[in-house]
Amino acid sequence: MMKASPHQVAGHQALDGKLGPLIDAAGHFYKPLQGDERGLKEAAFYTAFSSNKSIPDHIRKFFPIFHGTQLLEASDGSGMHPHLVLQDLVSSRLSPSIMDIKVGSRTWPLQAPEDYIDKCLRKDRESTSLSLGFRISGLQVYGSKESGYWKPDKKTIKRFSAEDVRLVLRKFVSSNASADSGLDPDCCFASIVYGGSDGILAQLLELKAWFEEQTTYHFYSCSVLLIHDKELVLEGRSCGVEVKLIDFAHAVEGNGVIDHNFLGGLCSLIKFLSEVLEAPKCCTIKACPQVEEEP
Ligand SMILES: Nc1ncnc2c1ncn2[C@@H]1O[C@H](COP(=O)(O)OP(=O)(O)OP(=O)(O)O)[C@@H](O)[C@H]1O
Ligand SMILES: O=P(O)(O)O[C@@H]1[C@H](O)[C@H](O)[C@@H](OP(=O)(O)O)[C@H](OP(=O)(O)O)[C@H]1O
Repeated sequence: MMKASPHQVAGHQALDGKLGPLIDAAGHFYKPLQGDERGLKEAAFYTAFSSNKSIPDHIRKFFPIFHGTQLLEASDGSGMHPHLVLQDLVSSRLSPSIMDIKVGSRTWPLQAPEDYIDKCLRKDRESTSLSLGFRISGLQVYGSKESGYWKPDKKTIKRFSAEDVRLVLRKFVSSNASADSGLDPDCCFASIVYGGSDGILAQLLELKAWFEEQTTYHFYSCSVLLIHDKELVLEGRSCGVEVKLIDFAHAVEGNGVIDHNFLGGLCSLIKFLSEVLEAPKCCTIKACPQVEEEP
């Protein structure tokens, strides 16, 4: 049975009779091809990328597995519609905390139509894209069985200032993040989620090294998805920290030129996450790895 993903944090959603992605129980994420050229472009990107032998495995792992396209009953009731069949990146999670970060100060390719550029430029200026080189497009942070998820609405996220972004990056790895929490985020999980040899920073640095060299693709309006599962940490298991790249409707050929736009945004994000890691912590919860580290 197909249904909307309960863990989708941004983008077009299959709600209220609208066209949006669906998931199945076998771990697939079906993204409908958007009716204009965006859908075809994204399908073309996945097709080319999947068969590009020059992509090293340690970089390919950052992309969802692509299983081709498939005609499916669309979520808006409009009948059969082509969908990208992707690996569902969160289907194996218990209670995932997820953040979608659109990377790059510019979200449009040079060859885009003028009205599209105007629309994007306005959004880039009104958000932190221009000032920080990235913007948060959506997020959910798991609190506990009792409090559930903190999942701010689209309107709130759109208004995020640079200071809000700093705070949210702290809340993402805190045990006390919730809608009404006026508490200073404890950053309890920062060392295990952002730090360490398998943490988000290490993974972003691996991606950065590739972007310093690769000149095949330019990823406009593409997002990094940061995922972790703190329920697992509290159970003393590895918290499944993952970085993935998604949304390639505006990926274009790099023609031998470094993707400075994406690379710049990535460096800025790395800097912001490093700052969270370096800041003093105030965690007191028992199962927290940080507390165990203390003498
Ligand atoms: N492969 C995937 N597995 C699980 N969740 C996914 C996957 N791809 C996307 N998502 C979820 O769907 C959201 C939107 O994805 P995506 O950006 O690809 O859609 P979109 O409609 O093109 O977005 P936008 O309108 O912002 O460009 C993401 O924030 C994420 O929560
Ligand atoms: O950030 P928001 O406000 O959710 O706005 C959406 C976001 O900018 C998407 O990136 C864009 O899709 P593209 O990047 O593919 O253009 C979409 O365009 P759309 O509404 O024309 O689909 C917007 O609605």
